[in-house]
Amino acid sequence: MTETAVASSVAARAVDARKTYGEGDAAVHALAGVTVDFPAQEFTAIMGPSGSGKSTLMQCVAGLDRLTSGQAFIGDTELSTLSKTDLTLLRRDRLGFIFQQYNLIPTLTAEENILLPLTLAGEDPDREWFDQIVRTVNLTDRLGNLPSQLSGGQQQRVAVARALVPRPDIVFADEPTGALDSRTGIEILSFMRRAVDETGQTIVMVTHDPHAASYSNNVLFLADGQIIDSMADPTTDRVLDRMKRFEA
Ligand SMILES: Nc1ncnc2c1ncn2[C@@H]1O[C@H](COP(=O)(O)OP(=O)(O)OP(=O)(O)O)[C@@H](O)[C@H]1O
Repeated sequence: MTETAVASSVAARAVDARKTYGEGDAAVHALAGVTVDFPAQEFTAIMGPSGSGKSTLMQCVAGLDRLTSGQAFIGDTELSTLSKTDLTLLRRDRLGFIFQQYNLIPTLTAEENILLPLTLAGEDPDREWFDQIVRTVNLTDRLGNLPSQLSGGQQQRVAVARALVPRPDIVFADEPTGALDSRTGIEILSFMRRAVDETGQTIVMVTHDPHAASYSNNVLFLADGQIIDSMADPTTDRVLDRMKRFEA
């Protein structure tokens, strides 16, 4: 019983995850043995210096890249056991993605972009949920616009809505506010926070920004491909302070 309860509260995990690029003297150990649980219905931030392995960890746990050794799980599914096709289907059906570059389809309207994951999966949208998300990200009167007719902040709001509308098990976000001005960034982060608090969404976000990290429940700090620390209930100041100590 207890084991089941524990297992079901973990949305994703890595176990002794290693990723090596290149060979011999040229080998880079982007992940050097990472073991971590990403709790369901929580917002986890991954921080660390440039090159510390943040994106690699996210990409391997999200099934966008394969580990050299160790295991990555989405729920109870170990990703290395899946064929390429099953991995693609798992990403499509169970995961949502938000990247720094919005990756919208230029020839589709905002509404069509938001609904694309469901369209590809041949599923009908839950209209009430769609409307609620579109209202929350303040896009109701922009749904007919093409990406080129939207500001950067609006485009990222489309990308956030696209990630959340299918109610994925986990949303993976890589520097989601990196290209936005700080006010728009705060809007996006507040919305992500609300998605966790109000709808039980699970979010894993890579960021360099201590303020962005302060929206999370827990920050993981990476250095040289390993998790060297974590911080629950972070504030911007505490994260900044922790970062300064790494650099010292
Ligand atoms: N495809 C690749 N081929 C070779 N080396 C790679 C590749 N991808 C990443 N690396 C190396 O792996 C290490 C970790 O990279 P990663 O992108 O995960 O770091 P990061 O913490 O996300 O960095 P940043 O904050 O700069 O985006 C780096 O040393 C990087 O140069």
